[in-house]
Amino acid sequence: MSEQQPVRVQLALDRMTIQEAITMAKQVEQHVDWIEVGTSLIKEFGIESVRQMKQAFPHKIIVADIKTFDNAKYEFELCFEAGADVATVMGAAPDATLELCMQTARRYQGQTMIDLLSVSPDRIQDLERYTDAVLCHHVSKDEQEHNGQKAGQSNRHEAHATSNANHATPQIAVAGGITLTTLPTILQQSPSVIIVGSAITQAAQPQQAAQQIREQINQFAIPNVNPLASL
Ligand SMILES: O=C([C@H](O)CO)[C@H](O)[C@H](O)COP(=O)(O)O
Repeated sequence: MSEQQPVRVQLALDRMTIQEAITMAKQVEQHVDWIEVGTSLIKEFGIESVRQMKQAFPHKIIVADIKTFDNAKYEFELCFEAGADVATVMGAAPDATLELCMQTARRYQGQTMIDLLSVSPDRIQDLERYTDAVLCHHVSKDEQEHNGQKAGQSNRHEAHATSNANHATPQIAVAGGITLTTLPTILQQSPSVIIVGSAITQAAQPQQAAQQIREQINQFAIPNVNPLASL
């Protein structure tokens, strides 16, 4: 891993109310860089969840995990108008959707995170042309609950991370059941963003859990002191 590369912690907030999400984020904000308004919040409470999160945390990067699959311009405009800094699209979506997400994000000086759920290795290589995007290797909630899978159990993004060392590549994010135990393996694979939900939000002491995750990451990389500067 390059020692220059900051590793950001993205707090994923799912399956709670907007107010619970804001309260949780306030507890742990000093240990996280990016705050994700989870898909479940957007589905349950709408784009208002993104708006309220940005109002509560104007200086944090807010990720709207909208998981767009179609209607890209409309959905991404909703996210960025509500204050999101990053919005997500599924990598399995048609190229037209990906293009429109990238264009819309750039127009708002925002960033696109491409979720690689159910995306083939060939398609991942194809998506690497979006060098200003973040590619998110994701073990889904259902794969976790139904198959017992967790991020970091395979090296499926390692080849990607190392094979393009000589030219610009997208940043890499990793998500899906990440815990303190699985973190060391994941960190060896050079991610830029570590996405953690349940290991913090379901912990008996979320603040302590977030601090431990941050401390373990700090052993591998220089901490990101100004997350806004990374956009
Ligand atoms: O995107 C997510 C998932 O699809 C919805 O729960 C989560 O943000 C992501 O999986 C991180 O959450 P944990 O798996 O609970 O760490």
